[in-house]
Amino acid sequence: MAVPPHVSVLSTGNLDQYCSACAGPAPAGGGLKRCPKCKTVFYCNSECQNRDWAWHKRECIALQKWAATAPSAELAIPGEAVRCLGRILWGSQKEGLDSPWAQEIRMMHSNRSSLQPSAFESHTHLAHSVVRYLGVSSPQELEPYGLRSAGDLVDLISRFTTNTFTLTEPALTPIGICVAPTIAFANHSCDPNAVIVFPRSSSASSAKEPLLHLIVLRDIAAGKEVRISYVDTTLPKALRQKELKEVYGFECQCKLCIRALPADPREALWCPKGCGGICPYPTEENVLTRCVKCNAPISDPDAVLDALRVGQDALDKATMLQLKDPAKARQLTSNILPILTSAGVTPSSHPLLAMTRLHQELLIAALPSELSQETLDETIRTAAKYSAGLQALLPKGHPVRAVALGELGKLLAVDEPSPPSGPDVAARFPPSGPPRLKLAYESLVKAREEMLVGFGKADGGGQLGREIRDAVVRLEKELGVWTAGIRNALEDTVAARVGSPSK
Ligand SMILES: C[S@@+](CC[C@H](N)C(=O)[O-])C[C@H]1O[C@@H](n2cnc3c(N)ncnc32)[C@H](O)[C@@H]1O
Repeated sequence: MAVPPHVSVLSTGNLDQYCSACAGPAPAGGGLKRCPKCKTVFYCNSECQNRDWAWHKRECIALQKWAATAPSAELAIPGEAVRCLGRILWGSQKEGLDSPWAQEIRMMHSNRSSLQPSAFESHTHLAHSVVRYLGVSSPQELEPYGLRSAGDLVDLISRFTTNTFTLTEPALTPIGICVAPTIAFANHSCDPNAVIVFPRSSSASSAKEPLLHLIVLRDIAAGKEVRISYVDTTLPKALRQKELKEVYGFECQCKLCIRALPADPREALWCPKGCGGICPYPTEENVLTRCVKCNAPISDPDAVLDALRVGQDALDKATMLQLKDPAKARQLTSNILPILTSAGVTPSSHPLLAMTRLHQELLIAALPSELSQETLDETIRTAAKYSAGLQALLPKGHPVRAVALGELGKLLAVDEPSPPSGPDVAARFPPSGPPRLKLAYESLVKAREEMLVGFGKADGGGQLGREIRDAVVRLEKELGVWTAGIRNALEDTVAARVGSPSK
């Protein structure tokens, strides 16, 4: 099922990187074209600009006024939530307050009556910003937008917060937010049977993008509910529950939340005896923990608790530093990853999995400027660990798992800057030469299979699935050349032997 969102906006940092109409990236070789009036939004071309004009017309004036009264250059553009709410309110007027469009927005679920205290402040702040953005000075002036009181505005903000989807690139990088009332009917499960993706199809022209796809991951029996996940399901239960309570106002009762597992792979240590089993994390209340398979106890639970505390702290810091000071963030992840690993934390566990992913992102960002064999190999090892961690948590075909496998395959396919040699080379990971290409090929083939599930088979796994298919074809040719080269060399050797006079 694919639907265009009622409204979508880019996050502020992405406004000059993606088109504000179709959400496509800046075309290669030529930049995006900026709106000459507000100088804030950008488009692929005049077609996208014309298409968006009905939405941007009033936004354009509001953006100019906002910038003129902003206290500093950093605050010259309102945040994505304010801009999205602006589009919803102007859109309701444009389409008509009684139009199906506006009614569908009003029908979205509101949690106003059960608002968490933690949400009051952010909702009030957002309400003030929206009022400033619309340029209204009294509650009466909100009436033309269908809001009869300040309470109605709070209600709209609650509906907006509860029903917003993250707008992503085909490879799942978040680039903004959107509101799609029909899909917002889907309830949550931490073990979802469906996902939301933006795969960008080849058949639909960019005039129809962005298109939100609801993809079913497994067969759903008639009468059973389609459920998506509102939170990152690789996180441990306590973190998932916290976010679900704070943002969506409910306590999750899905099977992953209520069924007591002997050990959750999101919070597990390897068996200290190395039997291959796992042990649940120790806690402050219950430090004694044993392998669920062989019953061996963890010898130093306090050291594990310390490592987990240090790991979470470093993850928070490195995430904050990721954009501002990536070198420092990478130093942090490089230092802390071995601490978590040597404490026995499994690759699928928190915060190791999240930190491995961050480390991979930091390494990939640095690769173009420091493409050495050492950095490339470290990036591949990190990508392999991240992918292995995800495979223990997410079902086959989950888009997050498929993208991670694709990343690993692409990294393995990068030309080696200085392939290692020596006696121990065969035992190293990642391998070098043809075995590396073979592994790249296998990873990309698996990634493509999973993308056909997670991003939809009908369209070849979306833009990413098509890119991976092309990479597979290129590698097939390359491997064919290698294989042919080896076969020719072998044939030459045999021919030389046969041809040489016997002694
Ligand atoms: C995006 S709406 C989902 C659709 C909503 N149930 C409706 O009827 O319109 C999100 C809200 O639905 C409710 N909800 C979604 N999943 C839930 C679940 N697993 N358990 C309890 N409430 C849930 C919560 O109130 C949440 O804030």
